[in-house]
Amino acid sequence: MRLGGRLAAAIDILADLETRNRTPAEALKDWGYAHRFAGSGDRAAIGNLVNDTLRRRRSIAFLMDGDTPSVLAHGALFTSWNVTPERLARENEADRFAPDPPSPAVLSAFAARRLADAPAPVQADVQDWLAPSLEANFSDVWVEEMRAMAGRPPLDLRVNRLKADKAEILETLAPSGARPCALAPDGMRIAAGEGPARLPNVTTNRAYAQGAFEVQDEGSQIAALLLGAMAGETVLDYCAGGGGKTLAIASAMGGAGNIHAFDADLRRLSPLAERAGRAGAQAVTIHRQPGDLAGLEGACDRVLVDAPCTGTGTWRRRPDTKWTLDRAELAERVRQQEEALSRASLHVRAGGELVYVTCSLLPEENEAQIAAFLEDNPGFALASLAERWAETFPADGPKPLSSDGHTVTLTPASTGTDGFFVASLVRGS
Ligand SMILES: C[S@@+](CC[C@H](N)C(=O)[O-])C[C@H]1O[C@@H](n2cnc3c(N)ncnc32)[C@H](O)[C@@H]1O
Repeated sequence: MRLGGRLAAAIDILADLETRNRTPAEALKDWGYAHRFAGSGDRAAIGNLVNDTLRRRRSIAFLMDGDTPSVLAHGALFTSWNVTPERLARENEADRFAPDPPSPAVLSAFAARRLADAPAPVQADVQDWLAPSLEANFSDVWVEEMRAMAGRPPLDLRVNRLKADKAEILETLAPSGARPCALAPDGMRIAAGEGPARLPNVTTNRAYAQGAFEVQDEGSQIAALLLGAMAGETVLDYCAGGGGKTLAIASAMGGAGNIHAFDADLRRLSPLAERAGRAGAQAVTIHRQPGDLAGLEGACDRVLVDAPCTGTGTWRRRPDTKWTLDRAELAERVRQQEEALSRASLHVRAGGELVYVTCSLLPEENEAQIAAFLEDNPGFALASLAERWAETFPADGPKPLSSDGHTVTLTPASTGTDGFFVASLVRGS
């Protein structure tokens, strides 16, 4: 397919997303089934254009003075793909699959408008109601932070120490462009690429099937390491989900100790047994019912609460959720976090540690959540993660943010990762 056909496909998918309640990945998959002539390069390019449009939807609408799927997708080509209106017109001239060009009014708006003249939430590509929370978190750099959150994410991988050696896996994946991550010691990164660039499907690699590496954002790897789990300890991963962090913890503990994985949602937990088997993570015990944890009350050296959250830190990967998030969802997540923290805290031994993680950058889910927990649980105190950071990550690497010098905030702009918040709470002895 030529650029015009790919652009037309992206417009169809964006229109479909406006009328039906589903994810871009689902819409792209359906489009692929209905257009079997399209190759994997076409599907990747169309997916890139759909997601690039969603990432910068609001700033593009301002620059183009319009927000139809066609105007937005054209705007994404002009702003994110370095395709000028003149070049597109030339390329589409003889392409019968190309969509109609934008109107002269749209093109003249694009020629005349400057993003610096737009209100801050438009420059930041976020909904208005979120601006005060983001500004409270990042003060005068909040727009810059959100601009970085509107970029494309890389593909990050984590070498499984239980099965493999990083240097060997790096060599195996070098043809795919894998390089060591800047911070996570077992992390490897494949850069996002530009325009139609396609990321390799590393999960078809034999080393992946053998459990030598996992796909995991570097921020998630860092959050798991900030738990500080050591060989021989008893650890509870209370919101284990599919086990991304459980397996990172197992790798960090080198197979020595006990890792208990629990999740309130059995469906989410279901891939973990197979994944743990592939990773050789024998220290992992999966608990499917809350009652199974009874014997662990007050018995764990460390408890991780990787809490359900709005996912504002992962907007690069799920840009559609940036526009659907509302106050009711935020309130529901805050309630779930409170419940998970409160229940999980019962399992921390005296002198043990409760580590709270979200992939959100909203203070309501982070600093305010921790403050409320500490008020209700005077037996716990906030500990600083600064020393653990210095011991775990290279001194010359990117620096995280911190609102209080104790907690850690990761962002695309500061650490080059997804957005994460990590706080450590120690139980008095
Ligand atoms: C951010 S996800 C976990 C991701 C996972 N740790 C990983 O690294 O792949 C949050 C999880 O918390 C679970 N959850 C929500 N409320 C819970 C509760 N009260 N107790 C335990 N798990 C809960 C959800 O089912 C969801 O799987």
